[in-house]
Amino acid sequence: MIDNLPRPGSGKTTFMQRINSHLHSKKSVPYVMNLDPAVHSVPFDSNIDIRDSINYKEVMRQYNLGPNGGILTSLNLFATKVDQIIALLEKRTTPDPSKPTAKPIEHILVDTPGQIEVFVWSASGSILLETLASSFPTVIAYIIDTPRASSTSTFMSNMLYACSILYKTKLPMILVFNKTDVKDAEFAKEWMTDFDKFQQALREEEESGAFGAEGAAGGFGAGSGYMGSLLNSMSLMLEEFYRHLSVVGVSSMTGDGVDEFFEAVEEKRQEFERDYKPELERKKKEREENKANQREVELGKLMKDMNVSGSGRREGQGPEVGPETVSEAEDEEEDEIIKRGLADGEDDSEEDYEGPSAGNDEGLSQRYQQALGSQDQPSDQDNSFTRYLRASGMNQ
Ligand SMILES: Nc1nc2c(ncn2[C@@H]2O[C@H](COP(=O)(O)OP(=O)(O)OP(=O)(O)O)[C@@H](O)[C@H]2O)c(=O)[nH]1
Repeated sequence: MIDNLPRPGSGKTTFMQRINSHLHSKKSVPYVMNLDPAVHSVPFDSNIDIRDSINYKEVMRQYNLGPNGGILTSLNLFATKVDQIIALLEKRTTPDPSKPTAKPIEHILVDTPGQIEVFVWSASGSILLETLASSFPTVIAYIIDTPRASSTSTFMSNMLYACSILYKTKLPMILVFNKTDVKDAEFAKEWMTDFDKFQQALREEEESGAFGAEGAAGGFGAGSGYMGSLLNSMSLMLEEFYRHLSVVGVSSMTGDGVDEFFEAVEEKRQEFERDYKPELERKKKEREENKANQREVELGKLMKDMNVSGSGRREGQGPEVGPETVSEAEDEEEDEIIKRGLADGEDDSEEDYEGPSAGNDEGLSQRYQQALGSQDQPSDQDNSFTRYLRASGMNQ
């Protein structure tokens, strides 16, 4: 399983499209999951798409949330279905004796929300990642916009970000330096392996006053001396972190480096089996033993998350705030045609939805309870899950 974690504009969609078509050309058709509820359109098909069962705009409207709160709540609702999703994935990745010619899936590609902070630091993100990783070897691909990481400070901010994700997810990670057709990634590999080279680049930028910017534009804190010594000590601190990473240069545009990326995936898969799996299996066992308690714990985490993310909530307002962070929020017209709410087991029409009242924690809590509780129901009563089945062709 490859989880695609990028910074906005780094080329995540193009990269996904590239590795997807690469696997198709190798006759190893991947299983694709989209976890970004706010993405407008993607240029490839997903087998499971969060947007099939959860209407992000409707979530924002019903619970008076801003864009980030809407993404978080959509992910929370989706996370309540994680056991069913795992069952589905396990079925697709295991040989089926009744269909000896059908090839089981070898790769699962997971596309995460563009706002990676929301995914990585949320309870639902952790639940989804942990559960997926306790069932399949999982590798994180962190996509970096190479031309935009070519100054020492933008490079370092990318490294710190990746470092925080590595320590939060505790999963093997590949740094994908994308757009190598525009800027070669050799400089980054050198900076990660040779401290003197990074020092030299720092000195050169210091002399030209170019901190914080690509080229020589001069960024915030340029020439203060403080930045230089800060970056210096950070690069020393990060040496240990660099040792845990695989680094590849890729051009999603031309396909250059994609073979190396899959070699790194294989390397990390082996690392996963060796170093990560025992701990994850222990967690999985614990999870199964405590299944009853687990739901309460997860509900608690999801609710806590909503309180923490209170800044994303607004009183008595519609969903039209902050479109600069979620491109889909700009599309006002679509509001008019939203008919399918987020209710599981309910009719698609908004009027028929008898969910909790908008914008209160109690309502949301009830909604999560319902969603979590519905895992006890036979799956044919769960319309949202039926949509996954439909989308993935598994119910035929
Ligand atoms: N030259 C070059 N351009 C690329 C490459 N990969 C992506 N791009 C361009 O970078 C821009 C952003 O690419 P996307 O794939 O939309 O990036 P994203 O990370 O999904 O962007 P958001 O949707 O804003 O999060 C587009 O104009 C792409 O054509 C590459 O390898 N080389």
